[in-house]
Amino acid sequence: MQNVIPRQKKTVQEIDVRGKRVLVRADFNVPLDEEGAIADDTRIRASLPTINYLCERGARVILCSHLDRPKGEIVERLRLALVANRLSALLGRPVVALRDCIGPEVESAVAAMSDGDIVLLENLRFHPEERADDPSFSEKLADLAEVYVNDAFGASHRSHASVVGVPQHLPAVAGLLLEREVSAFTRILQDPERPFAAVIGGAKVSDKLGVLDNVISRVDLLLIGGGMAATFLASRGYPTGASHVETDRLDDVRRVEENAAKRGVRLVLPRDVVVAERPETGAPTRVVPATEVPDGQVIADIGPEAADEFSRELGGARTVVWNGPVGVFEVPEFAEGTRRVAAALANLRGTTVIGGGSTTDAVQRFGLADEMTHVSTGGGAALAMLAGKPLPGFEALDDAGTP
Ligand SMILES: Nc1ncnc2c1ncn2[C@@H]1O[C@H](COP(=O)(O)OP(=O)(O)OP(=O)(O)O)[C@@H](O)[C@H]1O
Ligand SMILES: O=C(O)[C@H](O)COP(=O)(O)O
Repeated sequence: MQNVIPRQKKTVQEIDVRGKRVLVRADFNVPLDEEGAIADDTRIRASLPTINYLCERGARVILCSHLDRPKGEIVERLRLALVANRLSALLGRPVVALRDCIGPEVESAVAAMSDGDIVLLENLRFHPEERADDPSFSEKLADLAEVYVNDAFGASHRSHASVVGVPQHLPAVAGLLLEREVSAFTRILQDPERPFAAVIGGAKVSDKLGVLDNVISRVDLLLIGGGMAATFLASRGYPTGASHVETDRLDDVRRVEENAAKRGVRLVLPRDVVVAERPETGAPTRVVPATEVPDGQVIADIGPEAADEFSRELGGARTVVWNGPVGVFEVPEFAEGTRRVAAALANLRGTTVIGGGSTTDAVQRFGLADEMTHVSTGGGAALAMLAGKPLPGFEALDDAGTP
């Protein structure tokens, strides 16, 4: 198979793994519900192709991941045994959960593995050395294996020990998920079929400035929604009621607008918006022109005319990247704009790439994830790619062609 990764990193398909101990960094950072059960196993499912690939070729698979943000100490409800159980059910193979990620017990469990066996190390963030990228911790993890595979796209923007430290000690290659994610983003950013449109929403401009600056130099059309629309509207001098305007970002927003004008990029703001006193369930709502947001009201969604316009504009695109819901989609009263954008992308005959945790969540809630070309498993990592930043975890891997 052709290596589709730009900058040509070596992939798991280019190495011999039979009989070898292979340490796979996965991103099993799944959301948990109030009872501590897995609320969404998308990230676990996304790791299956690489794990199956390795097992079928007789590797001894040593999986590792973080879960949530324990501060370098054991938190019982964040043990990875629950991930091991789900993974085992999905794979139809045993997955042995270990009680630590380094140390003598782990070493003997790994030494006892046979070809095709799978173990899952304990939550890496129970050790403070993981986030500190501690060299001796990396070495101990690396000592468990003969090959390192990074399949944790969602964590590859983190310079943590298991992401950037371990690959310094072992032959280090990309897993199938990492390869697919990096290719999807790189392909649309470097060589999109045109017209190329971006929909950028979400709560705040400040979270997305890097993305706005990067996409403006690549797209033909930029549609702005979400809470950040208020800052754009304020920068054009319109009243925004009680919406959160990032006054320290007005100059940045003007720069984005100027760049769009300079490059001939059409930047479209919602022409009408749904407003309420608070973006909460049961709050009385009104649709108003985006230029006339009343005092005391916040913008909580794009309005129906804006949704029509966004859908029409997106219908003419051949490539669309979407990051950030265009309204408070978690509340049914303010979900319609986001649902309309998702539907427009689902109907598109072209390439659609969805990046960002909430955006992915929205597309899944509307049952439209399967209609998209690529739905990313990454939050911060997807933002980094869209902002054109290198992913440290990807850069740390061996270049393709190296022996
Ligand atoms: N008009 C609005 N006012 C306030 N918040 C909004 C508005 N529109 C959308 N949001 C909120 O923005 C949040 C998502 O924005 P964010 O930028 O974090 O998306 P993402 O990049 O897809 O997700 P993540 O950061 O989880 O990876 C949602 O919780 C949504 O409710
Ligand atoms: O959920 C994510 O985006 C990744 O798993 C990274 O998690 P972190 O933001 O806690 O590093």
